[in-house]
Amino acid sequence: MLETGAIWGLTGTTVTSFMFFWAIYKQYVPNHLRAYVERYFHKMIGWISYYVHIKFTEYTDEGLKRSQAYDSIRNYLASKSTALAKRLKANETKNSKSLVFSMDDHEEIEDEFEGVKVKWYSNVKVIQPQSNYGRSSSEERRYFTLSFHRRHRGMIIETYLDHVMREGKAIGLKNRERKLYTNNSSQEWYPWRSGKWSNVPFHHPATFETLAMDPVKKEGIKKDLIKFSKGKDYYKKVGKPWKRGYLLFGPPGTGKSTMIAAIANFLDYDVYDLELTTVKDNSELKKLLLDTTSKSIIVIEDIDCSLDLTGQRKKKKEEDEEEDGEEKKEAEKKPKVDEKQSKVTLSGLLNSIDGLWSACSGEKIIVFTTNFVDKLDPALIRRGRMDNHIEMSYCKFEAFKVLAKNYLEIETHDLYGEIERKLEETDMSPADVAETLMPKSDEEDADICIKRLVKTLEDEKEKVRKLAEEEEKKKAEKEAKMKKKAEETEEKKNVEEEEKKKKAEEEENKDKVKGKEQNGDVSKQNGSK
Ligand SMILES: Nc1ncnc2c1ncn2[C@@H]1O[C@H](COP(=O)(O)OP(=O)(O)OP(=O)(O)O)[C@@H](O)[C@H]1O
Ligand SMILES: [Mg+2]
Repeated sequence: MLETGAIWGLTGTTVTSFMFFWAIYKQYVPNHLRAYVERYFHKMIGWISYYVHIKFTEYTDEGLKRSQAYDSIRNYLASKSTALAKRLKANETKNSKSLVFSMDDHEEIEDEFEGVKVKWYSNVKVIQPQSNYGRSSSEERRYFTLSFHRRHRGMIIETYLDHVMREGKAIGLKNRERKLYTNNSSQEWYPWRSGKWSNVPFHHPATFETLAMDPVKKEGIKKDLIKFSKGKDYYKKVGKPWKRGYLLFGPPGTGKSTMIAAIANFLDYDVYDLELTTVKDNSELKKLLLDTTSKSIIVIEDIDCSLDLTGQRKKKKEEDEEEDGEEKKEAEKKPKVDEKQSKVTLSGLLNSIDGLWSACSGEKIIVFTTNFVDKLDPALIRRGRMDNHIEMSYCKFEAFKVLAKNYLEIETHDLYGEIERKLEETDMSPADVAETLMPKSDEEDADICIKRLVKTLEDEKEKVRKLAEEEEKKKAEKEAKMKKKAEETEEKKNVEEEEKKKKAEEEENKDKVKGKEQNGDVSKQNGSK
């Protein structure tokens, strides 16, 4: 079939004559002759036309693989055609979060780049393969044709197409439905089963606006992320892979996982949630990490309890066991569970992260979370691996204000002053504050919820006071016990010493008596002589 773009550049009269001949051609020229006619027609057009035409097909030459260039062009043209084309096609694409509009078949639009005008045509070719059973099933093959004047050939090929591909790819990434990936065990790593990662659409609603934390710190993190996401050229200039590691640490319920979701939403990234305990060994870990896409966050939650990662901790454990014989016996019964589950080691993890950094192109973020930052090996969290260490802390007043706005839609209340004071005196996680603030029925309004928080904070403070009192009491009892024990020991020691002394005196007296008796015997013997 002749391409629509191929006739662009001919005059109006030529087009009318062409249409006439085209109708005759379709009616009288048999199919097997058309290939020859078309080949010569194209040659002829090439001689008389000043225009160059480039064709971009939907599928690559190898067969069924979709062409990435075609998709990028479609995205790029979709952004233009929603404003310019008269006929649009609305698609509900599998990996897209909303309806995608694109140019309809046989539609054309004009684009301008650096003062040069080009035309894009969307074409469709119907192929009718004859099946063995005489039935035919037609197949549609789509392609775009780009037409431009031949004097712009260099600029179009070197600059314009690069611009179209880049823009189209960015639009595709923005429109795509983001995914939450979780790793499969290696038994499932077959293409006809689940592959290395399973995924579900990622729809976590957390954003930096709803994240309760110190606003200065929050702003700092946002700036860091923006700088990172725009830093492609900078990273290249300084010779560093375009990656960033974040360590989120803090007590349970302080928003570490929520922060990860907020980062993913902020940057429009996919999330790979890596469960280390199901990874068999170091080489499996490496393969998993290398099978992640760019513009993604790789998350390892609770890194301290995922695996026995630190040699230090192992040593410490052994020391503890030596101290306590009973604990040792207990530990002997339990331990090897981790070893059985996974053979991933600290050095394996470090190598995999470093390998990931050097092997993959495109931006990537890796996040570790932990409740106990002191337990982690310094090598794992050193800058360069975990560049930004973020502490998520208990809920203070600024964080509370965000939660109150999220959960109750209020910005102030008479009790805010009291709450501020109480939050300074009590360690309560944002998760607990959020739960207390949440209305539990339609009858509960903001006032009830705020008062409940004040009461909970008072209860919490009282609980902590009682706990401290009990601790103090226990400590005093323990000290008194130890004092008593020390006194008893001292007394026992004194008694023993006293007894020893007495015994020694008795011995001495006995010796004296014995000596006297012996002296008496000697003088008696001398007298008898
Ligand atoms: N800083 C926060 N801002 C907003 N909501 C929060 C915050 N912290 C906790 N929450 C709320 O509490 C719930 C639990 O928080 P999250 O799972 O993020 O805590 P975490 O620090 O990851 O805890 P863990 O250490 O146990 O994994 C969240 O679903 C969220 O609703
Ligand atoms: Mg968490």
